[in-house]
Amino acid sequence: MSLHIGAQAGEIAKRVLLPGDPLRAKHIAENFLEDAKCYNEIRGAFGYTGTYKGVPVSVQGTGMGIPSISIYVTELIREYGARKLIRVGTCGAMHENINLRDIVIAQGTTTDSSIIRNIFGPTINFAPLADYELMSKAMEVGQSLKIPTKVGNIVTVDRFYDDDIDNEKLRRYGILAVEMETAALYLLAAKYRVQSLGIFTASDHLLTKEAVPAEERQTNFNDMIKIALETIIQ
Ligand SMILES: Nc1nc(Cl)c2ncn([C@@H]3O[C@H](CO)[C@@H](O)[C@H]3O)c2n1
Repeated sequence: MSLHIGAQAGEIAKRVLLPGDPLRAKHIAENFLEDAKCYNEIRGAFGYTGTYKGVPVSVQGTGMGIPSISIYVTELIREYGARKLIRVGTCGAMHENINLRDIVIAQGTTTDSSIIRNIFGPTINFAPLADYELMSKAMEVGQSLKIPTKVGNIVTVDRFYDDDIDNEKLRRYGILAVEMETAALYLLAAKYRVQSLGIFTASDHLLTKEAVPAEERQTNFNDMIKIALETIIQ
């Protein structure tokens, strides 16, 4: 057992999907994995291990924000040997090239978090990037399934409610979407030399102010899960 995950050694696969919402972890386990067994309920951060096309895959709810995902990702890697981690979540579209319901793949991450400065100091702005093999596979799967996927730089923010951020400047520099976890996933993957990817459904649009109705979010979400699973089992 690790401090925040109640699994025994060997109960978690080296391939792990990471939704923020623990109920999404339950949905993925129940609808996409065979013989899924729950290995964690501590703090409601549900975690399950099953198989997809015969390959062991786990799914772990990470909660919202960099501090929370950093706890789970660090313990999954250090204590349970996770080696391929794919965050599957929602994002807010910020760019005119992104449509509501598009699937966005984070090629790299920009962030207002202090995590990079805390590690590298004030002069080195380390760039947390996607694993190229996972990213290119996810793009290929999206194309083969005819699911519109967009790839580029995204911003990971610490505050959902932020009256000061200059979204227009970020958009001008090509930031496609906003979310709250992926920069930490990519930074930790680089630290521990494992593979990671962030893939999201655009559930809100900051330019058009549209939002996907709650009842429709599941459909988009399922497309993204298909891409993530086909990618992670390679
Ligand atoms: N800042 C922010 N903004 C928008 Cl428009 C979002 N849309 C989805 N998320 C994700 O959903 C949760 C917040 O609702 C976070 O986990 C975050 O990653 C968003 N986070």
